[in-house]
Amino acid sequence: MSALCIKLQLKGYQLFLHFNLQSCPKCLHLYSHEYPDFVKIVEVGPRDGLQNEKEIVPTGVKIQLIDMLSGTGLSVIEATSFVSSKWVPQMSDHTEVLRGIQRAPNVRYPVLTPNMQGFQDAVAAGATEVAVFGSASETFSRKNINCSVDESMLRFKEVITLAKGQHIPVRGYVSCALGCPHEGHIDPSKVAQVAKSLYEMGCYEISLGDTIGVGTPGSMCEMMQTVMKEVPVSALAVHCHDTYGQALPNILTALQMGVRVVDSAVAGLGGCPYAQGSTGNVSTEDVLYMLHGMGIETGVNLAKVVEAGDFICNFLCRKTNSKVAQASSKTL
Ligand SMILES: CC(C)(COP(=O)([O-])OP(=O)([O-])OC[C@H]1O[C@@H](n2cnc3c(N)ncnc32)[C@H](O)[C@@H]1OP(=O)([O-])[O-])[C@@H](O)C(=O)NCCC(=O)NCCSC(=O)C[C@@](C)(O)CC(=O)[O-]
Repeated sequence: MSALCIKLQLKGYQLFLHFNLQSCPKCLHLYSHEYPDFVKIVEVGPRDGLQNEKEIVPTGVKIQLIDMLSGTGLSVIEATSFVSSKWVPQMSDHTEVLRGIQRAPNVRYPVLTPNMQGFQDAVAAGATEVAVFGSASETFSRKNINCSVDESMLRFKEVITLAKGQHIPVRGYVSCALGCPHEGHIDPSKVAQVAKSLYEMGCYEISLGDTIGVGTPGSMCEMMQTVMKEVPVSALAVHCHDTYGQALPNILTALQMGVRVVDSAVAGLGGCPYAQGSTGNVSTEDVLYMLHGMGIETGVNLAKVVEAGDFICNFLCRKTNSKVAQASSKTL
């Protein structure tokens, strides 16, 4: 980080102009930054967190988890996905989950919809917001949704057009934004191209997914710089998995570049069933601890998220992945 100070001298008066400049750790480009006052958290635990669980989690447990999260101050909780139950059996109770939760007034509950069938089923189950999920990697697209990137864009266009007609907001994901389990390095221009297509089709927000958690602040910065040339940063979110322990520094880098929306999962649950080796999402607890410690508001009560994390970890008989939850259980 560097600061630039310009001294102007005018008729005996001195004027100092200070600029905070952040340099990209990889390419050393300079850009100005100011941390935001508020960051929106998109809680993806009930969907991204649970979709990879081998043992089927009972519908009642999923509903209880979402209801607990609804009482934490979170404004967006991704509830489930309307995908094929042959592909992701864990999400086959999508309709029961969506119908069973107690919807809190200020909380939105988006669901994943890969195609028209998913969209129609979701709307019939009461979804009022959906998300389409594309990829910057051709191979990942085929393995995850059984079609090429171009084919997926045609499917999403249909979904988005129908959704617009029904005033249903659509979020878009770009997976493999910082690397692919099959292709390795992904060119940032490919990420930008997919993000731009989704944005132009009408997605109100594009979440850039480090699906396998291989990114670093350097690659995050490089990718963000390329994507920000095509999509306004106000419409971008980051979705970081923590496989290499880089999620928090990557999120911080994105915040410094102007991102104001962060996806995370309670207790750091998660992983994509079609991205072998990917571990959990960054935990909501750790993101909240970092943001609140920086004086950034989220509107979310950390202690209540820890409780929700305890609940689901007790059910799964598993230790939480959240460092903050682990530390707070020792200090209580
Ligand atoms: C997209 C499909 C459905 C294509 O699957 P397909 O087999 O190519 O579909 P199809 O159109 O050929 O149809 C075959 C059968 O699937 C049915 N079908 C067709 N569509 C649906 C649907 N929506 N819901 C339920 N059933 C469906 C359809 O009715 C038919 O049934 P049959 O006649 O054989 O009985 C499949 O590949 C699929 O479900 N994939 C989902 C994979 C998934 O959920 N992955 C995890 C989410 S992505 C992720 O985690 C990454 C993210 C978002 O978190 C960000 C990041 O970290 O990067």
